[in-house]
Amino acid sequence: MTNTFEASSRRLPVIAATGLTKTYTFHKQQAGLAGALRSLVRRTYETRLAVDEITFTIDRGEVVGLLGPNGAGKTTTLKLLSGLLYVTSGELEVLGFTPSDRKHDYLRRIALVMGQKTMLWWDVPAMETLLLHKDMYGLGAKEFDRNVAELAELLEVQDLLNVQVRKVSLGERMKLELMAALVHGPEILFLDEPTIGLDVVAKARVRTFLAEVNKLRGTTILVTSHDMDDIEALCSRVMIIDDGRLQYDGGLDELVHAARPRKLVRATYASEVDGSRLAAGEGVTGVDTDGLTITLEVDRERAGDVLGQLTRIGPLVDLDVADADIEEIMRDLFLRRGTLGDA
Ligand SMILES: Nc1ncnc2c1ncn2[C@@H]1O[C@H](COP(=O)(O)OP(=O)(O)OP(=O)(O)O)[C@@H](O)[C@H]1O
Repeated sequence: MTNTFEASSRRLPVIAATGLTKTYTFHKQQAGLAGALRSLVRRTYETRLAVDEITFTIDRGEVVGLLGPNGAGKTTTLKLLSGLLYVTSGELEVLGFTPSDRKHDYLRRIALVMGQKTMLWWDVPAMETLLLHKDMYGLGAKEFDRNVAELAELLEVQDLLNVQVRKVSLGERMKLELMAALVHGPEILFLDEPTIGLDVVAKARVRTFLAEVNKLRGTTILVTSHDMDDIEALCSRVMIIDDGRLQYDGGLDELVHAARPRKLVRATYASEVDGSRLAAGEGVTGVDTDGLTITLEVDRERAGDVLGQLTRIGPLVDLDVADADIEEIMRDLFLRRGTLGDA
């Protein structure tokens, strides 16, 4: 890619939200024919607070994961940022624009990809949508051809560009969606569940591609996903929202360390060992052994000492040391709703 990212342009906030709030007001339809008729005469409205005074900034070139349980307000936040929805209250500035003004100059610099929705025309090849985007965004022929060639190569979709979209697989379609979203060279990419429904190979391909786009173009990425592998692969920072409120904003590592300050250790031996020789002591829990393997959890500070002991008590063939599973941490955090701030 030619639009090489300059490291010096980092640490510039491109997104700034202060007290960002979105309340949906919707018409509540009553059930049944009688209810529908009553609704015609007397409409009742309900409101739902979907995003509740969230404040954050995102710097140019960051890749940030937006996490939270179903209905937490993630998609609403992305829609506010991309200007699909008006802000109810609070302030929001993206690249110096008010997103909901939907100015052409703004739309030219962002892209929104929703894993559940398609922006490609179903009955024609993806190239037709790309050509439409060329006109919509006023791309010159050279820039368009170069971007198409670069993206097609990175995504390995050269052979798919002229195939009717309805005839490609889900994974192939997602690659083409990403291509359509990026052909105009946006500076910010909003992604809502970009790997939903894809198989493991396609997921990995999409993740690698996004990491490459971020690295090569310096594209700022805000991504929601329920797949923690996406988040681990792409994001060093995560924002967790629950019930519309921002409950955590910080490093993924810090979150893991704070939530589960322990290492999970699994030692496998070539022949049977006596697990009772392990002087586990303070900071070590869950010691379990079947003779050939020993598993345990250990505080970070004691990890060195315990690993040393494990290597001495028998002929070691494998030693696996891991942080707690992020998936598990998220499940625990969401179950302990409202206490994320303590993590
Ligand atoms: N158009 C709408 N009208 C009324 N309420 C809405 C609308 N869209 C979303 N909501 C409500 O706003 C809240 C936040 O929804 P949102 O789609 O932003 O959540 P989410 O975190 O993206 O969830 P998921 O992980 O399930 O996609 C939910 O309670 C949802 O029911």
